[in-house]
Amino acid sequence: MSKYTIVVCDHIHDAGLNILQNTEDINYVYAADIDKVKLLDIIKNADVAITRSSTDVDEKFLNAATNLKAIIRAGVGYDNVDIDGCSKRGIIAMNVPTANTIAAVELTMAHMLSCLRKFPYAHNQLKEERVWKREDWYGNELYGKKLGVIGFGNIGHRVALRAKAFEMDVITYDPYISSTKATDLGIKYTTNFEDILACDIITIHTPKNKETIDMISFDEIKKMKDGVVLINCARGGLYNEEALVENLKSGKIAMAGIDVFKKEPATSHPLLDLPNVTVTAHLGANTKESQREISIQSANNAIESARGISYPNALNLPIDESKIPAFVKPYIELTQKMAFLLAQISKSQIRAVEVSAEGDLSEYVDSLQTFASVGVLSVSTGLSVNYVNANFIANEKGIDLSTKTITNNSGYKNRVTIKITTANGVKSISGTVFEDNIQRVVKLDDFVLDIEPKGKMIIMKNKDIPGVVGQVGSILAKNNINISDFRLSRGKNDHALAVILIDEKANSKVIEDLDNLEASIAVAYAEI
Ligand SMILES: NC(=O)c1ccc[n+]([C@@H]2O[C@H](COP(=O)([O-])OP(=O)(O)OC[C@H]3O[C@@H](n4cnc5c(N)ncnc54)[C@H](O)[C@@H]3O)[C@@H](O)[C@H]2O)c1
Ligand SMILES: O=C(O)CC[C@@H](O)C(=O)O
Repeated sequence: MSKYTIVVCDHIHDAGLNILQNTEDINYVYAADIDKVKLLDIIKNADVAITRSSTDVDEKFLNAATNLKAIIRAGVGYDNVDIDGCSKRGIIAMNVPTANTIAAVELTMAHMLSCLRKFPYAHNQLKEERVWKREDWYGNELYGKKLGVIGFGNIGHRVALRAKAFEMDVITYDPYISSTKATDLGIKYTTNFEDILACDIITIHTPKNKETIDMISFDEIKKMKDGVVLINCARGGLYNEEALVENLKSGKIAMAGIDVFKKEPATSHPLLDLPNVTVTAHLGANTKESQREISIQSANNAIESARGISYPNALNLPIDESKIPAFVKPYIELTQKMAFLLAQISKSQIRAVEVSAEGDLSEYVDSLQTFASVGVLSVSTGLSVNYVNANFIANEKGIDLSTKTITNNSGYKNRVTIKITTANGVKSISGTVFEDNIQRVVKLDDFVLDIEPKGKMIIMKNKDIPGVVGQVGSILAKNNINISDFRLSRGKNDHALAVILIDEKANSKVIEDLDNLEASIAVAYAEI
């Protein structure tokens, strides 16, 4: 039995490792304790990799992982995964988005409480120094304080709810949600970031990206209350670390609770030297409950994706399959096949691909376009192209991709047309799907047809003069090629198009012989 190789690059809970170990068609490699340079050697055999925040899925990693089809980020944040790099290589990237939510929420609350009561310092004084000095530890209460929550997703909204249980006055800033998501939970909502800066305590729960890096920096801190408390259990760098250090030193920021650092591991970070910071070593996800669940989900998702069955929580699929209605699915298949056919008979470097759709199908023209790219590129790029990387590869090759929706004028309920532009001109193909998934090519250039896009075929454009069918038949017979179907279509200017379905492959000599016939205008062989 051939086996899929799944490489586990970081520590995950035994529950998931056991699943991998006990799955017959999985060859599982545990590489969590291996030096990251050596990992590059191991990763080359991986069909699927499981990583956490300790492994950067960067250019080096991806260049080494030549066999990789999918990567599972065993957690939420995928800022250390080069998603575009994965897409270019046709690798599907997935995360495990909710299994550690509660763990991160509770650590955030712990940091908040810890900051207000200076818990680690009080603890250390008694435990390490054996000093009983209660007057040193007058803290503050969460009760009645104004909490600003930046990012109201899985973690942010649960932090807000727990803060309400502490009778805090909670307000959130998240421009990507509808205000009612917050207000329905009794949380104030603002689109004015200044409202957040006016809070007593601020906690951030956004992803790390171009927009959120340094979201709180010197200017923002200047506008905050003296003695503000800042919490970051999301990602290092969302709060500018230099601004944090300077303002913690001056006391403008009274306390900061920090679980995450811009560069990890952070064992000699200036924040660690300050007396008004509570720190943890990126432990937001580190509960046994969460790690067990993440590990199980990661293992199952890795197995499913290795087998090509499903890609749960995929981050870089251009199409959300769950949103594609059943009637569109055969059109996706038809589009890919027709694009593949058209690219084969275009016989020249492709400059542009335009996909147009009519009828209800027009709503899904972008998805069809992705599959047209797959079809077109499969001719020149081979098997390495799939719907994750097709548009990237097309862009890299300088192919102009576009879509059009057209008002229904062909008489078909739904129809898809692909137009390819090459140095030799423009070629187009149209198709429709009849009931019971009967896929048909209904037009090729100006010729009306009715052919199933399947099998080996010769496509011949010729002058519409007597004797052509016989001449074609005798050339094919001479070469032992059996004709299974012969379709003729008459076009303008006394031209005709013959689509000849054949049982055996026609080699270039046969095509040349056909092309040498007096009536011939153009001949091409294609196979679907
Ligand atoms: N410390 C840890 O171990 C740990 C554990 C889990 C998650 N995390 C991190 O916590 C963060 C939140 O995770 P989540 O599961 O809640 O993610 P999520 O995707 O459910 O929520 C993120 C929210 O941020 C909002 N957002 C995006 N850009 C924003 C912006 N510019 N301003 C305001 N809001 C914005 C989004 O609309 C979304 O509602 C992520 O960075 C994740 O990586 C850390
Ligand atoms: O354990 C980890 O890899 C950290 C996970 C956490 O930061 C996340 O984003 O899910």
